[in-house]
Amino acid sequence: MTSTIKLKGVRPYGEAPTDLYVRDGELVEATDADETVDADGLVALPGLVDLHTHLREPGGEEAETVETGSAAAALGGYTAVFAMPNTDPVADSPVVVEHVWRRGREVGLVDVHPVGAVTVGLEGAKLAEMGMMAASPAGVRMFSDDGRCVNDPLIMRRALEYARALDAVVAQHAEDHRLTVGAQAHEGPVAARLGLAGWDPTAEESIIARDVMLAAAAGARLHVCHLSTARSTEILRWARETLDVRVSAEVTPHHLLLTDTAAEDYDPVHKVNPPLRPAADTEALRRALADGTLDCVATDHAPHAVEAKDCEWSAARPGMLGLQTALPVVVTTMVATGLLDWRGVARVCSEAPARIAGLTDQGRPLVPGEPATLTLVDPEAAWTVRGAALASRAENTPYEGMEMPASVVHTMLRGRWTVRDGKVNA
Ligand SMILES: NC(=O)N[C@@H](CC(=O)O)C(=O)O
Ligand SMILES: [Zn+2]
Ligand SMILES: [Zn+2]
Repeated sequence: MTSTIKLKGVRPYGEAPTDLYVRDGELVEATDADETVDADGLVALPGLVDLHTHLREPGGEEAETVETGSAAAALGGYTAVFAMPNTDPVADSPVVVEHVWRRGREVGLVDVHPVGAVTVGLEGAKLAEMGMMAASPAGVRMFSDDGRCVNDPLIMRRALEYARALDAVVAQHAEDHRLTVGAQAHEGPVAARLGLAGWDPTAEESIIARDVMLAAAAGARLHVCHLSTARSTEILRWARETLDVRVSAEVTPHHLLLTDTAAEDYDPVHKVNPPLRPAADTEALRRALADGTLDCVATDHAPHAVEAKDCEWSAARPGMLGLQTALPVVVTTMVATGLLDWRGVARVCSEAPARIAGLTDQGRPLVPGEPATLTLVDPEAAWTVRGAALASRAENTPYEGMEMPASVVHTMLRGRWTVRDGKVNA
């Protein structure tokens, strides 16, 4: 027996209230419903898509697993995530990507798409079996050495050429490692005052400038991970205008909200790669996201076990949790500031990432005939972040004790509730 669910009083994209009907995994025209969910005032968005998640499986299960990370994703309003390959073993072969993909299907809370490594072991020397990973059941279409940069320009050129043949995208962690040896925090007055070794922003900007030229020459698609400076956005604009290159870029919630002064407490929870930047960059990133220079928001959700964070700054691992706080941070930085409306949020958190990754069943319009893959958000329900209460196994949130302005209430994946009333529906 198929049943019909009526979502009563929802506001699609924050617009006028209406009712949505769900049957057989799809949105359907108005009809008799077997169940009515009172969704008065909730904003309906297509399920969010995260192009940049670290699920830590295999090998880092003390920090996160596909299961705990999927729960965090669903609670954050996500219906698809891309799992970065810097695991142990590295996801540089069909065996590992298939494992991650299968675990995602078994857990069933969110579509887990493994990202394949560009080079064997993320060592930057020899291309990984990109074609085999693309041909595996995991159907890998995004490749990245994230955590490391594909620093060698010839390797990057070859990777782009292969990716083009596979209709895949190379997601670059833009950091010239020669410029960041021992670097701890954005190079500037704050790091100087705190005595933290400076991190030259040119390390990011020079790689982006190089890569757009390589991608243009190869006719390949490039995606820039966690872009973090004003000048990087200017390089993107220049590249699109003059090179006619197919390049996309993401910004993280933490680079939209937090600045380099967060390091003043010497709490390594604020240590991240790329580092938090001065307020002028943060503001430029917000404007670039609003005007479309930056395509999308990606969390760079980076769980770390206590030992990796509860130590002195220089010994701590970089990275912070993001899946359950991303949407509220976007509301704080982009909606409350008038830079984006909810249509814009749907664009940068769902539609654009789905398009970049080539997903055809995510980021779809909320109309009959489309998949019932969506999230319902209470724009008025504030909550306070507690790392210990998040679904992730790790607790390294930089937002501890901070009040967030909006709450994800329900999430649905192809007609099935993955989150009901703020709780995971296993
Ligand atoms: N962003 C981070 O600071 N850390 C990421 C790696 C990465 O995204 O480069 C991680 O895997 O922990
Ligand atoms: Zn990275
Ligand atoms: Zn990352």
